[in-house]
Amino acid sequence: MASIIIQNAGVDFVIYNAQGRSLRNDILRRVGGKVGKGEGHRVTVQALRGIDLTVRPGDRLALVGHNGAGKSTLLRVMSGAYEPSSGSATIEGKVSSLLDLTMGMDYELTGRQNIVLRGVFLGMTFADANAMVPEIADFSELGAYLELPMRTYSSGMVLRLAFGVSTAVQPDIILLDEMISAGDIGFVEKAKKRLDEMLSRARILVLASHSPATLRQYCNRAVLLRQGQIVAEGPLEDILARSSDEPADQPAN
Ligand SMILES: Nc1ncnc2c1ncn2[C@@H]1O[C@H](COP(=O)(O)OP(=O)(O)OP(=O)(O)O)[C@@H](O)[C@H]1O
Repeated sequence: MASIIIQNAGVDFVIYNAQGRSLRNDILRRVGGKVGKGEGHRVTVQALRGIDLTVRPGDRLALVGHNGAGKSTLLRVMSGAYEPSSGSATIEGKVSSLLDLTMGMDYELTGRQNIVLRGVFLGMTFADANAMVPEIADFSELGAYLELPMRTYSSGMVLRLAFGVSTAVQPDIILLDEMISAGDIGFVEKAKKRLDEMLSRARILVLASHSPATLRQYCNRAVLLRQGQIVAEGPLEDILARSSDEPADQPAN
């Protein structure tokens, strides 16, 4: 059973070196989250506040909102990368977070070693992780580079390897933001097909994007975030219509 249940969750970031008045004022002007004074007059950014959200199998959920509204932070709560500062997040099912493809990869290791490393991080045995190598090597078209350290790769090669590794295992829940576009991978059709297959087999998809076209392609439901809060939730088209009327974020304090 795959599910995401978030109850009254908040995420605060404490900014330790923002004591100076001018920097504080600068932050106030720029962020979409809510800025306040923490303990000892530290500046805190409330990236998320009072989030209540349940995501069930079959949901293809879009996260919509202006820059700084809290979409990436919410995805990171769902991935387990961020623990809510208040409230709770309960995630059931195997999660694949395609938010930072190269996370955990080591540039001093070879492509082959990085594939195995990621597999072991995912909880596989060495034998199972080694078994993934041929398919990922074939997909990423690294050829002889597979045996060279990743620091010798071009940025496109790094991305192809990271994408190949990140999409090698089918998860129950996929978390995605628009950082990944098949165009960046360099072989558009092949990458898109691989990603689409993985997305269609997942029980839950959560996608943050500013592109209505992308959201329409993949999502059936949406939440609209504003300054760290969910301000609307419902069918995708309703939320897209609502979001187009959204005022640009005003700094709050
Ligand atoms: N590591 C961090 N430290 C301090 N503040 C942060 C951090 N990460 C995010 N924030 C703040 O939290 C708020 C929400 O940011 P978040 O990245 O979740 O927004 P977003 O909706 O994904 O924006 P975008 O569409 O620009 O990617 C913003 O005010 C941002 O400045």
